[in-house]
This record gives sequence, structure tokens and C-alpha cells, in this order.
Amino acid sequence: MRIAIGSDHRGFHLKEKLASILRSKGHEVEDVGTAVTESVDYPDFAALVARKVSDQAVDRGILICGTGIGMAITANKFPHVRAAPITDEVTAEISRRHNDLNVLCLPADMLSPRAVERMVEVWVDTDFEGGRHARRVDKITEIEKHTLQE
Ligand SMILES: O=C(CO)[C@H](O)[C@H](O)[C@H](O)COP(=O)(O)O
Repeated sequence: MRIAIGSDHRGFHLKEKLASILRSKGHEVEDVGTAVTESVDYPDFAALVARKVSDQAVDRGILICGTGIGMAITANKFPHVRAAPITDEVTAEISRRHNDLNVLCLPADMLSPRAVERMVEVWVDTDFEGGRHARRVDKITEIEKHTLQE
């Protein structure tokens, strides 16, 4: 799977770890930064990842900040992006099965690295169920067409 990953300063160490784990599992990982631990602005990195997902240059995106919230708010401004802050394994799985979540937003400040690693594993390995859920996701896309402007 092609995965773009990005973080702000709060998510930097977790991003490095997750990118390494995903690569070791054979995924093609594009790290958009940040490459430093100095303070940066999360919208800059959310936009870089969300643009790649929106353009289908990658299959999925992962964004990490303190809470995941600012990343999700920004990423959802891009067409075809479905982003949400996720904090547990069950929601990680349902976000894929029901919502076809294509940008996972993670909280570096709230959870242990091990818990986040497990959530990422579940999220990457879970497929969209389609069926009635596809009808609903299609409705989101229709709403998006009338609200988002490129
Ligand atoms: O976007 C966020 C909150 O929605 C993140 O938690 C950021 O990492 C955080 O706001 C950055 O704050 P800082 O005090 O500048 O480190």
C-alpha cells in the first residue's frame, strides 16, 4: 500500500517510528515531514498528505499531532478525503469497514506508542465493507461536490 505520513513537532517521534514499522511490513511510505522537533504548524503537513490522498497519488494518509484534531480539520478540506482523529482499535476498525476512512489522524500526546502502533496495524489491514456503507459514503461525496471548491 502507498501511504503518505506527516506530523507536526508533537508527532515527530511517533511518525518516525510508524514510518519505519510500515516500511518493514512492505508498504511504500512517503514521509512529508516534519523533519525537525522545532515547533511547526500542523496545517502545513496535513495539507501535504491530504493533497496526495485527494489526487490519488497515494492510497491512504496518516497524520499525527498532539490530539489528531487539527490534522483532521485540515485534511477534510480536500476533496475525497475522509479524515478523523482515532483513539482506539475498535474505532480504527469501524472507520475502515463503515466509513472508508482514508486519512488516519493520531494523537501523539494521548496514547502510548504501542497502543498507536496497534491501531495503525488494524486500520491498515481492514477493508471497506461497501454495501449500505458505500451508499452513505457516496452521499458524503455528493455533499462535498456542492460545498468544497478547488
Ligand atoms: O492540532 C492540534 C490540536 O488540535 C495539535 O495537538 C497540535 O499538535 C498542538 O495544537 C500544537 O501545540 P503547541 O503548543 O504549539 O505544541
